[in-house]
Amino acid sequence: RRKTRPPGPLALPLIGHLHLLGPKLHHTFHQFSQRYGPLIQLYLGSVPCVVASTPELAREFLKTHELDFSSRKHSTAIDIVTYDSSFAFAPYGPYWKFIKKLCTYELLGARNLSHFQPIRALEVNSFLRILYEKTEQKQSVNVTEELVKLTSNVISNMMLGIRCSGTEGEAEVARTVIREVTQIFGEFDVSEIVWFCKNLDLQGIRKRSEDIRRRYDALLEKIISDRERLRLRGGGGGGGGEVKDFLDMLLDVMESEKSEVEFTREHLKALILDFFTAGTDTTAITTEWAIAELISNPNVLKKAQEEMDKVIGSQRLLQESDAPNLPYLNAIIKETFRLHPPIPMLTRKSISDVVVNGYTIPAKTLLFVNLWSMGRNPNYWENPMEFRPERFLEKGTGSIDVKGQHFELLPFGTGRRGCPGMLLGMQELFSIIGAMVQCFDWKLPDGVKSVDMTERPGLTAPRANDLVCQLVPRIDPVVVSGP
Ligand code: HEM
Repeated sequence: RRKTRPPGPLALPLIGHLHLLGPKLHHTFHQFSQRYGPLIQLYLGSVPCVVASTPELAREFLKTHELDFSSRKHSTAIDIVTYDSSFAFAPYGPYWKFIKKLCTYELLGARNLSHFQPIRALEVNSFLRILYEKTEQKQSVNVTEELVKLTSNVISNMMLGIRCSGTEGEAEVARTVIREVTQIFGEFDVSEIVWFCKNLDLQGIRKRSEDIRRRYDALLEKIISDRERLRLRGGGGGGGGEVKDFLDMLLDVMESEKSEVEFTREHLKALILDFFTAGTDTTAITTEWAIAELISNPNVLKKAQEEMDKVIGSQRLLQESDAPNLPYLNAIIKETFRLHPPIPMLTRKSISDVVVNGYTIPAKTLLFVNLWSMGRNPNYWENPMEFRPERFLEKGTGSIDVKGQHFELLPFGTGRRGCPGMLLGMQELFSIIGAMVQCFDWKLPDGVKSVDMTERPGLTAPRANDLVCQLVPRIDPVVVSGP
């Protein structure tokens, strides 16, 4: 008989499979795929979904049918908070193409990122100094808190020329708003998926989104107006002399009469929000998981430190340019992505009917590619639950690639809609994790026996509880005194 739809559990009328879903969607989908196979179909209320959980299927959906799955799901929260002008949620069309080009060749391109290298180095230095101070005072360090501050400082400094002052600074307010944004984007809005609830705001999502947008808008309007006044007086931003920050570059685009597409003030605010939401948590979460794994696997930490001592020594701090000479550190980052992808599922939406593996997948179906499940599949990874970076140094194992060559490891997605911040993300991960490994030995506080590896539900997959550690310096803090 002709197969029409992929297999899946039995759906109930109106709510579909909502009653079967746990708080961590990627865990539930992983269990379903073990029972029903690597390609399953589900209904979230009345919304049809497919879940793919193997590299072959990822290739099929994201490469063979790339353009069919080049759209993203919208929600009331996304539309309200992002002024309905987001790049990350824009349909694949002229506006998306214009911003993609701007990201690739200017904002997040290699040349621009190298201009900002001193800013990133300064931020890593001040982060390390905080860790040293706490260690001298014999205090435990809340690594989670410090990492979130560090990664949002990097982004807010590169984009807006502002950083956390530690009190109620603009960057601090931005950080609080961004946290609320990522949380609300990750919530299931019943009003959207159960058709007869369509006009109700059952969970107060609309109201909360409007409140977030009001606060974000007030903050950004102030920053933009301050900058516009400065520009009128002939100045600019960037915190680094001649280097323009993102805000200046985007204001140039907004004011340009030659721009290929309309780029409004709302587009500008939405793009900054996109970068904040996509570029801070992801890096902080990955670093935190890497450190948690290193504490749980002291032999891996020791090997990474040996590599560091041999290649860099103890008289200077590791720099981003050392990356090609530290293969084991790079393998640790990949192994962390395999077991703990910060975005556990790639989410796309189809714009036309397609046939995959003989099944008909109709237009407007939501696609989830379960990266979290793929990294745990014993058919592709030997002893998948073991944290063993060596697997990436052995011949024939996967590498990270957004250009659609390898599909085993896709922490940044793939193809046209793959992450435009991959280069920046990798540079940050390398220098932050590297410096943490080089400068300190990592231990749990007295009395704590093992690292809690529980995940928190949401759009991203962070650790459920803050990582609190005791640190023992390995190199003289003078080395970290800053550029
Ligand atoms: C460890 C760091 C990061 C990880 C793991 C990560 C991961 C991802 C993933 C999985 C996607 C979806 C890709 C797809 O659907 O195929 C994505 C999209 C995106 N990321 Fe990242 N990201 C990181 C850092 C960044 C940074 C630093 C920025 C910018 C400052 C950024 C900006 C974006 C944007 C704008 C999109 C939407 C692209 C589009 O829809 O066309 N990301 N990222």
